[in-house]
Amino acid sequence: MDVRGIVADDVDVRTVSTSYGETELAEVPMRLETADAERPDGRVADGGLETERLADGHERTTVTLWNKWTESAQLLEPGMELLVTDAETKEYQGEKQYSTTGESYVVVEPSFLVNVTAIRNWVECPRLYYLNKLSGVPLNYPVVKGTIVHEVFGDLLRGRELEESIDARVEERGLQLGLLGETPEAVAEDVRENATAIEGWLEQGRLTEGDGSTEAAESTEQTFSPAESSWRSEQLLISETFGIRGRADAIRRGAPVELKTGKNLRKEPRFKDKVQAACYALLLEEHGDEVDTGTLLYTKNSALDRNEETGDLTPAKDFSMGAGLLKFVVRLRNEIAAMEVNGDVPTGYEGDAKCEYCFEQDTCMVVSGRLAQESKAGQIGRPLPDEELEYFERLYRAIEAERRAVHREYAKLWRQDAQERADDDRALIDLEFVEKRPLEEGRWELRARRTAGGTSKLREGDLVLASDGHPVRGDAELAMIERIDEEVVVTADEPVEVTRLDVYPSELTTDRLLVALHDCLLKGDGRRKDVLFGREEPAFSLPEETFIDNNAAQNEAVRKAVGAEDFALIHGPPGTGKTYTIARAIRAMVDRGERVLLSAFTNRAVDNALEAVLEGIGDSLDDDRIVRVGSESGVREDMQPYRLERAGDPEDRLAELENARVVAATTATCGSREMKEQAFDVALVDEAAQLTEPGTFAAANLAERFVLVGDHEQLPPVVRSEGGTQHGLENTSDDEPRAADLTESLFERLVERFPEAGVMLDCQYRMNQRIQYFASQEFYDGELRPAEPAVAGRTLDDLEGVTRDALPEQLRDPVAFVDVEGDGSRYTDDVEAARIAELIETYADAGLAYDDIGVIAPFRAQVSTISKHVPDAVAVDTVDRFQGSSQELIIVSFTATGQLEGPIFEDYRRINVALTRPKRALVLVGDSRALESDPVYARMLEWAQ
Ligand SMILES: Nc1ncnc2c1ncn2[C@@H]1O[C@H](COP(=O)(O)OP(=O)(O)OP(=O)(O)O)[C@@H](O)[C@H]1O
Repeated sequence: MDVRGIVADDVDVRTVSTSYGETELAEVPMRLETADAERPDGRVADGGLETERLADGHERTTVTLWNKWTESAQLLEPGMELLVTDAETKEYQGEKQYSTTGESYVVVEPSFLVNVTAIRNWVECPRLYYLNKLSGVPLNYPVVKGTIVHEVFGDLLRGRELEESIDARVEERGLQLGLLGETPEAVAEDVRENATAIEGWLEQGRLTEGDGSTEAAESTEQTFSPAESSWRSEQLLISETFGIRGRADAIRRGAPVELKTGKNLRKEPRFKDKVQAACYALLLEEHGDEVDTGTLLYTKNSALDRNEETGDLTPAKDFSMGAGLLKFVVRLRNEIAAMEVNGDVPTGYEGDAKCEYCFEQDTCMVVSGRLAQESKAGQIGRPLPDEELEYFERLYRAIEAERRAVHREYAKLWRQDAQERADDDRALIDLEFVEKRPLEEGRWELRARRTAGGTSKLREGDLVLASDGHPVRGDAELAMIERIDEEVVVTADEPVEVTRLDVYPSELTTDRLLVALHDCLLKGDGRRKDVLFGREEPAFSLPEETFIDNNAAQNEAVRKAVGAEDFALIHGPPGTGKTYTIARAIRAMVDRGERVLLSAFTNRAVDNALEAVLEGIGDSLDDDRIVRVGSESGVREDMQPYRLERAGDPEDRLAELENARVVAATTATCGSREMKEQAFDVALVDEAAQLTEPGTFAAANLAERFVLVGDHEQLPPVVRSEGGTQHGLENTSDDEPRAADLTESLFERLVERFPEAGVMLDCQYRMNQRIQYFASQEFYDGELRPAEPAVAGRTLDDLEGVTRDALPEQLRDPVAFVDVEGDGSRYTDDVEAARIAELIETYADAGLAYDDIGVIAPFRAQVSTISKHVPDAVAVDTVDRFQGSSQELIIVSFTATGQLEGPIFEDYRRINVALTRPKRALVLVGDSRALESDPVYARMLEWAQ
């Protein structure tokens, strides 16, 4: 049986004599998880809390770990989670106890998912693993070439022709190769050299592969078609038992095949390569396949000189995989999980690699020196100032907490059932598989029909896990959504019979935050850090020019943006012309000969700002000097002409990017390997109040100076580890302590620290005077005002065909409150939803079009309840989805009745966003008795009634 639970106390490891001689054992006091008491997901690493939370309904016992598993036992600390598979039970003094058997695996913190490549790095040197995490994968030729060889290998397995595959794959990497100064011919030649060995080996395999069936033999007669034989190309594998995940290069007859672009003249595969293959074997075993061999394919082996006689020239090396190796791999994995969960940093002493043979020795010493870390390689240089060290440490932990939140998302793939996933908007289930169609490049197009209605947050371009029923236990592939309406179309490497799509929990953002943090503190400019850490004041040399003549604050903002030597901050409340100001500032910068990076948190904001820039400077700059970097699905249709293609001739692609005077990309894309190679005079970042500090660095790191534009009185950065979406709440707070370090944006911190570096735009071009009043008083010290009389006086009457006279008296005012007693439930309210539906009909009768109406509700559950009552053309959503947009009429559903037990909009900033979306009319719907119990809502009522 499997035993799973929480370590309840210190672990005792000792040596005992048995009939086989001296052996080690460890006794682990544990609280077992009973079947119906699932461990809460929101656990933090620090243990103590956990044990208390689990005090109820859990059985206390002792689990004995024998022999080598005592190594993993040494890693255990109270509060950690432990899993022992195939344990045996015995009675001891009336207590049921457990111990490992010869079949057992011991898994420390099984919910922490360790990547196979991490295990491979770790076995080379634990410190190397850490360094890779900090600095990310660099853009260098060996890495890019290796990727292309792997892609070609996958293509060959899927039956694509060799030359066609090489040409296509080299072409796809045009931009990267351009940045590396490589020519397509030379790269193709290099890849060919590696791929020929693979092809030859596959050919050979074809002769012996036959599974006896004549059909199979016939189908492979013309071309080698492994897709129809016992091969499978790259596969994403996740193990819920071992807490490991990774992508195997290929699976042959159920066993892993790993490709290495190098040579190995020994008979045996390299140890670290074996470890990697063994990881995949474990993953495959969990899927029910018995795996006892692994194959390593060294692509350079056949390309060697004929006269090199000493070595073993065969590219493929098989090895048998014993239980000992598999257990060893799990112990390595346990070391990583324990270290990460404890927040420790490896020193290098954990392994026995020799520093003098290591290519990374210098980097290792510099990082150790600057971060004051103990390291086997030693240290060079002076440590960072204390405040920077403290900051690095704090943010590092916060980012790692985010990573664990991503892991919890993974765990939900198997902990929640299909319906729960669907209810959480994390999966589309019950699809009806329609067809699979092979694509030219050996991939597949898969179609499925939706049988249930409803909205989904899945979008075109999203990566998903497409499965035939279960994303982990079933046949599953990483797939890309091509189209999603009543029918879903995805593309994938393998022809999975799709009946379910799950959101793919990606660690990419987390990885990039860490790299941005590292780059800012360890590679960053000294002066910048002096200002960021308050040792120096930001400097300005303001131009005397007038940039905008009808709005003093906007003009001042452009002057600061242009004249900032370090940074400038533009605080833009709703509708105050942030985008307009950004466009003017960029124009002024370009006029001064500067190269500008335009960035924002979302693609939508990047496209909006770019559109304004194009309108503003289209005449003074050729179109080809403005480039939008992003994926095809991320970039808005009308901005596609400016989008930089990645594929193509390396020189052309490089020239396009390097000649661009304005480059626009999201901050996430700024962290990509290609963008990290770029340098700018200035980075202008919109939506900066929604970005975490490292998220902002991703853009700011690329430029000499930066300008942040945002509003810290609207939504703060969204952080996963802060909570989740349980109970239909938009954002519940949970006691994860470290999220706070990410929820304050750099924008907010700097505005508070250096108010003189900022300008607040104070004239708004959106709302009727009456509507803006409350937000101005509550959130902007009464300083926000309508830009023009025409704005102040706007009403629904201005719209064609609408007469306010047709409305009941109460709704004629631009701001109205409708009192509803509600049905008393917490997250949804049918009575309120029905009332909102009536209101919408009333406005429609007065001539207002449905698509001029928006409804905002605090909880997703209420959003779907309201959606059922109102016409499709009415936009109904949560505040988060409404940020950045506006509507003629906005109806806000407060969904709170009786007592206010918890936060309605959780954070007053959400109220600000909700109340500042309308241009001409705002209706608040809620229970006045409940709202009166909170001072802010009480003031709101007074204003609205
Ligand atoms: N100085 C100005 N003179 C004339 N019109 C302006 C000026 N500044 C902004 N506007 C107009 O006001 C409207 C709102 O401006 P913009 O879209 O730039 O606001 P924003 O602050 O980006 O909005 P949001 O709060 O939605 O992000 C636009 O129609 C814009 O053309």
